[in-house]
Amino acid sequence: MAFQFNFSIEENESNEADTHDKTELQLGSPKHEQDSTGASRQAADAVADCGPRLPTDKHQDATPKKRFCLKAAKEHDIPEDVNQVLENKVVEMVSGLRYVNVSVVEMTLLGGSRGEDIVSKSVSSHSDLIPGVYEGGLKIWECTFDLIDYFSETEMQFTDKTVLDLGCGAGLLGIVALRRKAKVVHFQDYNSTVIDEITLPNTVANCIVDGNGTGSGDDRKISKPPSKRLKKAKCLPDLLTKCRFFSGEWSEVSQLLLSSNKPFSKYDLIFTSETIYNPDYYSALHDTLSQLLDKNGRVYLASKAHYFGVGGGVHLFEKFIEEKNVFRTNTVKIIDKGLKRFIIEMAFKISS
Ligand SMILES: C[S@@+](CC[C@H](N)C(=O)[O-])C[C@H]1O[C@@H](n2cnc3c(N)ncnc32)[C@H](O)[C@@H]1O
Repeated sequence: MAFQFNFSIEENESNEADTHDKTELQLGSPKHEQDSTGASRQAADAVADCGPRLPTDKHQDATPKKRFCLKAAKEHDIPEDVNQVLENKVVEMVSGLRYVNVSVVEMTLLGGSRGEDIVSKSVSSHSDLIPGVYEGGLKIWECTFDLIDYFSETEMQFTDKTVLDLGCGAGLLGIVALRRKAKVVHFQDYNSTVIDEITLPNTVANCIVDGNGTGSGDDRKISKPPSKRLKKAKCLPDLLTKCRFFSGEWSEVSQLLLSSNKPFSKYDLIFTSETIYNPDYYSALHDTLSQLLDKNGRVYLASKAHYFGVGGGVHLFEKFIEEKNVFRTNTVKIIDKGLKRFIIEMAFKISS
């Protein structure tokens, strides 16, 4: 049984759903398998909700024409009463981290069509990915767990690092960094609904002090969902004040960060999982990484070898990066189970 914050909480050992399969979805799975026409049709559908064509749209003169939203960037405030973001949420555990049950969130969102309406759009298009409309952030994707495993295997150091979880979805990568003493952690997702309904609640859930004083946000494994009813969830201010949350298209978010009045220092570490499925986004992704990464920083990118239907994948992305001649790439891990998965480290070719 799962539990709800601010509501009745009962002990149940089966909460420890430490299997990666639980909420995982793959673009290569049947649900995602579309032919390229299908993918283009989805992109074309997205136009109805979109503004201008991307200036760099290489399909400008091709048929069918593809246009994508430049979804405006927005910073999401953390509510003063953090209990608010966990209302009506069911919290479970995966890889020692708390996360909100996505099905419950989806049901809630379906109940009232507001905001981006991504759940009903996703349901009616039978897809977990609608280019330019919904980019898949509600679910936790497989490569997120590859990166979490990689952090442990390599004993990656986060202390005093500035970190960006780019295309964060559930935000688990940023949350691990936060709990391992990163100085600053920023989260970005394309969809504001994902930030409000999934990323922020997950972050709060992992900062929360339960009735036993555990789950205190240090590097110890977080406790299972607490056995006692939470009278009042308190968030550790020092942890949450390290976080900022952004939604919007990559180049827009990058611009917002760089032009904001708030102090901003480039990131030591950028994590990005399952974000290279669509070659149409490579240019924006590349430019965002090059604008936001510190000159001595590292990007850790996790991806499947290939994304059927959408066309992107590791080799195409590496070729793109090579042609741009800004970053060097190094494959640091290959997970050779079924469709191969990769972890790639990127750094500027010229650093200090
Ligand atoms: C397949 S989801 C992966 C989510 C998460 N990283 C994971 O592994 O579970 C891809 C993510 O990339 C982000 N994304 C994809 N294309 C984007 C774009 N053009 N601009 C901004 N974000 C984008 C979306 O926010 C989305 O959450």
